[in-house]
Amino acid sequence: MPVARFQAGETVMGRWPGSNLYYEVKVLSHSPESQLFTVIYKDGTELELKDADIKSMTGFRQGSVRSRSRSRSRSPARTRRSRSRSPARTSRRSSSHTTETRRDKRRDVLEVRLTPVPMSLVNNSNNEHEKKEENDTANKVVEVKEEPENQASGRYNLRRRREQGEERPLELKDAEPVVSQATPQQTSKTTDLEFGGRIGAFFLLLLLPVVVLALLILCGQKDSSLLSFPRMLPTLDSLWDWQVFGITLLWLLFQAVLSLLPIGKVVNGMPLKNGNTLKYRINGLYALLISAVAVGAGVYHGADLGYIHTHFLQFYTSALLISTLLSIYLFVRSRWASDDERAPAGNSGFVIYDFFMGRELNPRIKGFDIKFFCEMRPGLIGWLVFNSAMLLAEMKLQHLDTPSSAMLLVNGFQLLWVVDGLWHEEKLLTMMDIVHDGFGFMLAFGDLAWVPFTFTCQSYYLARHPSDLSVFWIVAIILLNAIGYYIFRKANSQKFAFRRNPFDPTLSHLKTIPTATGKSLIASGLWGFVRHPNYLGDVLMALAWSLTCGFNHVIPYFYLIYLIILLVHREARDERQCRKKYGLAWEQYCRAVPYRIFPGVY
Ligand SMILES: NC(=O)C1=CN([C@@H]2O[C@H](COP(=O)(O)OP(=O)(O)OC[C@H]3O[C@@H](n4cnc5c(N)ncnc54)[C@H](OP(=O)(O)O)[C@@H]3O)[C@@H](O)[C@H]2O)C=CC1
Ligand SMILES: CC(C)CCC[C@@H](C)[C@H]1CC=C2C3=C(CC[C@@]21C)[C@@]1(C)CC[C@H](O)C(C)(C)[C@@H]1CC3
Repeated sequence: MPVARFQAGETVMGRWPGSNLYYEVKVLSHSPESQLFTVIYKDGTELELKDADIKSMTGFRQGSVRSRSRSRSRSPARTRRSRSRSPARTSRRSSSHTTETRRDKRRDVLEVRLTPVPMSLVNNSNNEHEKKEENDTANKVVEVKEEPENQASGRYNLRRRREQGEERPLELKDAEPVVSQATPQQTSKTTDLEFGGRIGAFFLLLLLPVVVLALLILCGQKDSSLLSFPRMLPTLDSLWDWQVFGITLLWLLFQAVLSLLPIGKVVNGMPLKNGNTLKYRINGLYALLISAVAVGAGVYHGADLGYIHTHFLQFYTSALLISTLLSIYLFVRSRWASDDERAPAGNSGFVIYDFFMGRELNPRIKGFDIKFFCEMRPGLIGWLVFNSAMLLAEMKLQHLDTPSSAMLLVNGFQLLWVVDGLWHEEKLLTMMDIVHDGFGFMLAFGDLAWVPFTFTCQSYYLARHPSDLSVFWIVAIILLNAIGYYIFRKANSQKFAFRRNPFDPTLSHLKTIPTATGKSLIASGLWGFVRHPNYLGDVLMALAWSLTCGFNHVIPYFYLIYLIILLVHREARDERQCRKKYGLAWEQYCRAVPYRIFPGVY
């Protein structure tokens, strides 16, 4: 019979279920039958762990001493900040300090607090978490039952806590920070391939540009039915115009200059792998205002915005070429990017996949952040300029004195969406696209070509296709957009405010589920209705936009269809990351809030 590697009473490092985090634990016993060790965490949580999930203390010591002394010399404010971070983010922050050696850089040293996953939901009221009353029927939807044995996974066995009465939510715990070390999987090589892996990325690379071209061709012709797709493809000549290319370059340059203007505040982004943070200037709204004045002045002085409508295809091919060249540049320059600068998602070693996903996380030329710029500026603001051009084109083509109500609604709704995005520009810095995804073809093409040319599908369609909306439909569509916007904004703002300060008095009514990382999950209100209420709100708005075009063709519903596919896929990606990050607490949340995006859909 094999001898157990660790003896009862020994202090070792045990992996927290569902994560790569290791905590200090004491071995209580070992079962020769199941080959599992029963271990106890500092706070009294008992778990059964496999041999492979336990490491001896020796391997952790060096990092422990270094990291602790570093954390002591840190200012209290910095320490406080680090405590509210997810393990992934914390790992980036502390993994390798610029002054440390290369060898140290390769070792991810994490600082985490020892906190168990409590078995109940807690209320956020009075600035402290309280245990949820057991007979609270009003909040049944968020009630969480005790974890049945072996439910989490075959590898971990969460036992009943020995002293349930002592169970306290994690934010109030004052446990000594312990140091854990990432497992060897946490190297910079991407092993979990997304988007169908190499083959998927290859097909998307070819397919996406063609899809946009087909959409534009169908949208722009009189009969937009899918069956009337022209047999003759447009000639290369008709797709290219040097003047249009020049205007597109000028637009990009103009937006780049605006983004560099020393107006607006400068904020820190999320901590990177090496502990540094990048600075970002937040001046998107100013850029929008100045752009609006510049375009308005141009029109006043005789510039013909109708030119955009008549050359829409050529504008698209220019944007396609620029985004492809930009992706090639990004791919080449990423050869010199250090390990710290590489994106977790785009470094598989497969050229096509990495080209598509992007190898470098935040490519910058001096202080100019190319990804942040592309995400929020040329495409989003360009979209509004395109919408205005379509509005003028509609009046011209359909001989109207004023734009149709459908066109006004689309312009108004989308203006609201873009202004909202720029108003909350800073929040983008915490999103998956900035924190996790590299900047490669997907985002370069997405930001510069996909956004301005597919998000405009309703206004481009309406320019040629009259849509007579009755008062009933106008009211219904406005209501739908308002409800969607309310859900979208409230959910996003609530989450952002909660992440910034979980004890925010305005959020005290919310029920939350504490997690082992020091962060909690909101589990009531909108976040207790579905797991991604912000996605739901976005979809409702997209539906409202498409409905303005009536029911004659499916083409103006393209954005809605894209958004649903994107968000369903995004939800799955986020779900995987959260499961990894939060382990059992995430499973609790999923049981408490079973619907993903749409109520009734698991
Ligand atoms: N129109 C378009 O093309 C697109 C629009 N969007 C919109 O952008 C917005 C932001 O989307 P996105 O960044 O993808 O996703 P979310 O804003 O939904 O962010 C997901 C993250 O939120 C945190 N979280 C999840 N559940 C909870 C909870 N219950 N309580 C507290 N925190 C939670 C987790 O991060 P952590 O715990 O680490 O904080 C999770 O990783 C959405 O409104 C979406 O509709 C997005 C993509 C495309
Ligand atoms: C080419 C592909 C099929 C998909 C490309 C996807 C990208 C275009 C989008 C992925 C997520 C996005 C978001 C915004 C723009 C579009 C992309 C980049 C966003 C910044 C727009 C402004 C919003 O207010 C937002 C909520 C901040 C958006 C966040 C996601």
